[in-house]
Amino acid sequence: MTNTAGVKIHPAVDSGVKSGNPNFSGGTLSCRCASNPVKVRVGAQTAHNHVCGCTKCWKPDGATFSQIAVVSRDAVEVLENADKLEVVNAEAPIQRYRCRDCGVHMYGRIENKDHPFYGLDFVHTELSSEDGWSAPEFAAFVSSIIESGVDPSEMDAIRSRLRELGLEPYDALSPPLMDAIATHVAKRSGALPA
Ligand SMILES: N[C@@H](CCC(=O)N[C@@H](CS)C(=O)NCC(=O)O)C(=O)O
Ligand SMILES: [Zn+2]
Ligand SMILES: [Zn+2]
Repeated sequence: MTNTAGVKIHPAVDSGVKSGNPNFSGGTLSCRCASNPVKVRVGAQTAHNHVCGCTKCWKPDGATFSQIAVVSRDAVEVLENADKLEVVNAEAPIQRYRCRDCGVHMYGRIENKDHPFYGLDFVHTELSSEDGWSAPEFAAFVSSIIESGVDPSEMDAIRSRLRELGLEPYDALSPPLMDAIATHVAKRSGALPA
């Protein structure tokens, strides 16, 4: 048995994954600025919440993973201090809008209409004080944490801890999401009927 004591994933899951509330219908995300925080309304329950180990997703200080979910872009509206938002990398498939003062990512948007996830925005629901957001379901891009400096020798304990939490580790996205991407590509190429 691998010893998982002391393994940190993300503050939202380190003491156990909290269930979501299926009747929850949204809330407001705030950045970490003490004055003039950016506020973003997410007017719907999120889906496909997960922890992500990639180097691109925003992580709170000390976290090994980010926690990120999707929601329809129509449900996302910047309420306050929009002038503080900047795009992290305009060339990336996901354009992540961060607060230029505190660095927190407020939402990520896909502008390419051919992208399999076009129409969905990416949000970190831990930035809201409301309870009931959909619970994380799996761990994505787990091997990528090494790119942020995690020692490869720690990977066994980290994957064991993720399994203990019920967050099955994958080195890309979960199989249903990978299948959805492949289906989109096959329909576009004609390999499957559109
Ligand atoms: N190994 C790479 C993986 C990056 C990656 O592919 N991230 C995924 C999960 S968020 C993605 O969809 N990225 C699209 C983007 O960053 O726009 C890293 O850690 O930087
Ligand atoms: Zn801020
Ligand atoms: Zn990521």
